[in-house]
Amino acid sequence: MMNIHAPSSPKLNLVRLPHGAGLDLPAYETAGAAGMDLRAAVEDDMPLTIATGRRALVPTGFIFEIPEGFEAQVRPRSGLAFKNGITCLNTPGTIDSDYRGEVKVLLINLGDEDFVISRGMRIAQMVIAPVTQARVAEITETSTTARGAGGFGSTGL
Ligand SMILES: O=c1ccn([C@H]2C[C@H](O)[C@@H](COP(=O)(O)OP(=O)(O)OP(=O)(O)O)O2)c(=O)[nH]1
Repeated sequence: MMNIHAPSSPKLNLVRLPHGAGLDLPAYETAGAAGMDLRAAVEDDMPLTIATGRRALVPTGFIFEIPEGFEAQVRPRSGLAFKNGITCLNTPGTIDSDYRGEVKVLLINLGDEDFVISRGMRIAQMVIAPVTQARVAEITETSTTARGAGGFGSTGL
């Protein structure tokens, strides 16, 4: 598909697994899309039904090599969420750059009806984002600020 990304964009290597045979590669569906859609690698003759209130780990059929310094965030698709109550339970799912297993999507059905996932259905989207790893240091006292410990609505409505 089209995309606006420069040649210097991070490169995402994918390895297709046997059950991913024939599936479209994850792709940006419009020129300015932030996320690439992920497809369900369920068997053709065995669609997956997620009963209302239940969850399922849905295979994508690919191993991703997320470039170092980046992560992938697996997020729900708003259409599925709005129309069917289907969302990612652990949103945003985190795909680490050192993960070499199959990317899977943890869906939950919060809708009123059972939901059937067929092979190739676009079930979620994945955003590639830069990551910073902090250097953790234990100290005995924090610096002082105007906010202090105020939070959770302390500034009013
Ligand atoms: O929606 C998701 C979330 C995670 N993963 C994979 C990639 C990620 O790198 C790995 C570990 O995820 P996470 O760190 O969220 O899991 P954990 O529960 O902390 O397990 P672990 O101890 O394996 O890190 O699982 C997915 O395929 N899909």
